[in-house]
Amino acid sequence: MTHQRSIEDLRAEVDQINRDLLKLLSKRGEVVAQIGHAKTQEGRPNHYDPAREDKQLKEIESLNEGPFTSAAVKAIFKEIFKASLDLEESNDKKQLLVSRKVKSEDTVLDIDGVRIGGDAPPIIVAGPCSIESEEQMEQTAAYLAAKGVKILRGGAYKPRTSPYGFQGMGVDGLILGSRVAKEHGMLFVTEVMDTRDVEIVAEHADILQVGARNMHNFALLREVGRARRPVLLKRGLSATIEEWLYAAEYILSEGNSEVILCERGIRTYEKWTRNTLDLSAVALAKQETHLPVIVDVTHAAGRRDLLIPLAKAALAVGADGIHVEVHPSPATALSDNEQQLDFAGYDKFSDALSTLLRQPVGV
Ligand SMILES: C=C(O[C@@H]1C=C(C(=O)O)C=C[C@H]1O)C(=O)O
Repeated sequence: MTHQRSIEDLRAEVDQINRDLLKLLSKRGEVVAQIGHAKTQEGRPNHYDPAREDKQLKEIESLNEGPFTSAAVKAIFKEIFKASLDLEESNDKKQLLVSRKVKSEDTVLDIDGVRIGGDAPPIIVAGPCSIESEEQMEQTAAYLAAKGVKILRGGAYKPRTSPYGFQGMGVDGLILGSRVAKEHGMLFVTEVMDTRDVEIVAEHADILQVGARNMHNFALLREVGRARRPVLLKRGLSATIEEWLYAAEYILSEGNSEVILCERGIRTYEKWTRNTLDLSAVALAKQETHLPVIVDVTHAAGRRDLLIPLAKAALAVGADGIHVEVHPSPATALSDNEQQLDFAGYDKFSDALSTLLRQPVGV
């Protein structure tokens, strides 16, 4: 006669199996975390590997002898893969140098007394799209300095869509921009596009800009990471927030922790604006990283009539500053003449933002 086991007895066995399963699951989790770490070290930001998951499911199916159906067993294992992937990715994120999990307090840059990020009042980075002439830079710097702007921008190397467009003044532009900024007590930020130019740009600029089109240029990111200059890193045209933060990670991983993130709008199907300003990216970057985040309203909108509301919105979601293009005569500018502000336009812009900027506007 077969001995009928009691429910209590059977449940005790189930409890023990649960404990064993949990131990095995935990052990599996630890191994998976190691795989995740190895992937990160190999520079594979994408941890998901459907082919590998599929291979395991096939093997599990072939080994399955019941009583569960293969569909049921596979569903359970798919859940395990999903949890494993989450674990891999969250462990990996935890180790990112840009992450608040590694450094909880805000990074505050202090560049020759100009503070950016954390509790510092929002900063304005302003100036023409391209450096074109001595007169243009002189007028712009004098005007902006009088308005209390501390950071002068201007491109000497221009990433133009057409190879026949104005390509910038190069080294002459660097020398001009840095001299004029210094004369007016401002910092000078300019874009560097080529690893070969990082040294010369760092010699003249106080802040190196990596532009949207170069956000995925990993060699350039590493090179500016080795330069002893703060870096303003724009988000790529079609970059996800994760890709943008990994780009910043490249710079930090080379030992340069002075990075300012700059959201500048992303490409969407919308045609009434040049790009679509992604405000959730600003809020998320502030939440997930300790780096200062600023917003380039000029490129985000691509049209002057939206600059004030977009700048207000950016500051409302926690941006540490605004980047805006200002030119003495936008109509005759050699690049971006649709979207730069003239001085009268900037007067209105800064007046509209004065309370949000928490600093005196103009003199
Ligand atoms: C652990 C890995 O990463 C992920 C998780 C898997 C798993 O839990 O088995 C399988 C493939 C990947 O989606 C791996 O690639 O082996």
